Order: sequence, then structure tokens, then C-alpha cells
Amino acid sequence: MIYTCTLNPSIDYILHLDHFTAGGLNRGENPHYFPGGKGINVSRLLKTLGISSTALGFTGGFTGSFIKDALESEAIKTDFIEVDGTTRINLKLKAADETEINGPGPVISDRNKQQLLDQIEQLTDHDTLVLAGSLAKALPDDFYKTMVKTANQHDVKIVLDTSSEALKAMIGSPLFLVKPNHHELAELYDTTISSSAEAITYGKKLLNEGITHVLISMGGAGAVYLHDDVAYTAKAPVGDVLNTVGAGDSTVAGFLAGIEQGLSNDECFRLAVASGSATAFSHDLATKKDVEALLPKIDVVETTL
Ligand SMILES: Nc1ncnc2c1ncn2[C@@H]1O[C@H](COP(=O)(O)OP(=O)(O)O)[C@@H](O)[C@H]1O
Ligand SMILES: O=P(O)(O)OC[C@H]1O[C@](O)(COP(=O)(O)O)[C@@H](O)[C@@H]1O
Repeated sequence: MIYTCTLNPSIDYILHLDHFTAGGLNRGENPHYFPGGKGINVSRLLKTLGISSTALGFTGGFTGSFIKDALESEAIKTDFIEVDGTTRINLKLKAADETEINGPGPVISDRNKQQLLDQIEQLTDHDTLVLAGSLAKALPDDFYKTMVKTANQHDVKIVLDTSSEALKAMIGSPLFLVKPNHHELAELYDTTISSSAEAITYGKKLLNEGITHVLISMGGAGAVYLHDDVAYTAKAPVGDVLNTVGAGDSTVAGFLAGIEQGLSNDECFRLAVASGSATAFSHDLATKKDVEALLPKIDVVETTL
């Protein structure tokens, strides 16, 4: 079973505007409310691709109830821990540019932390645990590391999609898959990355840290994937970009769906890129039909490292 863990879920509140004026009154149109947070998006896209998972993490208040109800209505299993406080609402403004304002989320008590670790204790070597998104307030930077130590005792496969200090703290841990975007990877190595060749250079460093699959998304430029001594590169297909929120999470879900279906590494990567781009071309996350329509348009180029 795949378990996704979103320590800091959100309602993603998406508003469209012709022009966005900072410091002025703006009136938005065409609002959408989606259950969000990186692990939750992974669970939603996996479900779309026919793979079941259980969504773990912390939820609270009316916003937490919205998320649970929304996932249940999509027949996604949840086992969230109820916390005091209110799950955040992340504002995504779509004007000429995309502006995102992500809230801090509620404080997590020591009791809540222990409840989550107790859940992880129950996982087995048949399970995959996706750790995705920012750490909730009051959680130490190395909280993912604590979770991974617990999961490792049961040989659980770990997938990581996070950024900044939380990502830095995880380097050196045994990970099955990491999916930074090129900005997050650049920040990790205090550099800039603006080409696939540079992404491969820094991706190799992650492979050398013992990570089995390294997937680097590069927004509209596509993605790079490294495994053993091979690097795979794919350009993103061209399309009408409607909402890139959740594109990276869809990339993770596409790759994992490929693994679950027993596809070869390059096919898993193609499914990852098709899933990410299909979501970028959708208001909500992509549908299976959207993903399948893009698959033949993804060319994967292989080079030996
Ligand atoms: N403008 C775009 N055009 C086509 N595909 C896109 C675009 N932006 C993102 N994608 C797709 O989504 C994937 C993930 O996007 P990215 O922005 O790198 O992730 P994250 O959301 O984690 O920052 C990309 O690898 C690509 O497949
Ligand atoms: O936990 P963070 O880093 O604040 O990110 C949360 C946000 O990321 C998302 O999961 C989208 O992530 P991606 O665009 O990277 O796929 C949103 O649903 C959510 O608002």
C-alpha cells in the first residue's frame, strides 16, 4: 500500500484576475477550492491513475473537515490526526503571473507527533511512504528524519518531495525517490541550475548520497531522471497552461503509478512527465484521459553517466 503523508495540508483557493495590483483592491473571478498539500495531491492523482493509497497527516478545524470530505468523496482512504487549530488556506492568484501565498498551518503538539510516529510503526516492507510538502509549525527541521528512522525499521520505501531545510536535513537518509524541482536542488547545493546538463550534474550528487531514483522537475522545460548509471531527459509538451499548482505532485504520482504497474524506468519517467504536464494544462489535477493523451508526446533521451 502507498501511504502519503501531508504534515501541512491546505485548501488551495484559486482565483483568476485580469491584473493583480499589489497594495490595491483586486476582485477575482472563477474561484476554485481544492483539497491541497503535496501528499494529498499525490493521493488524488494516484487515484485518478487507478492506484489506491491512504492519506496521512494532520488536519484541524472547518478546513480540515473540507479536506477529509473532499477526499472521501473521491473514494480516497484517509487516516488524518485531528489537531487543535485550523488547517491553512493557500491562496493562488492567476493573473499574468502566478502568485502563491501559502499559510503557516496549525501548531502540532508533541502528542500529535507521537500519534503520527505510532502510525508509521505499523507500516511494513510492502509499503511506500510519500513524505511531501513543508513541515507544519513547531515541527523541527529534522522531523522527516525521525519519521524515516521509524519507517526504516520496517523496511518501508521512502519517497521525499520537500524543500529548504527539511530537504537538507534528509540528505544521507536511505531514500527510494526524491523529486526536487530545479530551484530546490539548486538551493540545496547553493548554486543555480538553468539547463538539463546542470540538473544532471547536481542530480548525480544525490545519487551518490545513496538515493535510488532522482527525479528533477524543471517546470515548462520538462524533467531529468537519474537511476544507476543512466540519466533520462524529457522536454515538457507544449500546451495551454491553466494551473501549475500540483504539477510537481502529479509528477511524483505518475512515477509511482508506473512503479506500481511494473513499468520500466523510462516508462515510469514518461508517465511522470505526462502527469505533471497534464496537470499544468488543467484547472484541477489532471484526469487519466488527459495523462494518456500526452504520453505519446513525451520523448525520453537516455545518456550514460
Ligand atoms: N509550463 C509548463 N508546460 C508544460 N509542462 C509543465 C509546465 N510547468 C510544469 N509542467 C510539468 O509539471 C512538471 C512539474 O513542474 P515543476 O514546476 O517543476 O514542479 P513543482 O510544482 O514541484 O515546482 C514538469 O516536469 C512538467 O512536466
Ligand atoms: O507544503 P508547501 O511547500 O507549503 O506546499 C503546499 C502547496 O503545494 C501544493 O501541494 C502544490 O505543490 P506543487 O505545485 O509543487 O506540486 C499545493 O497544493 C499546496 O498549496
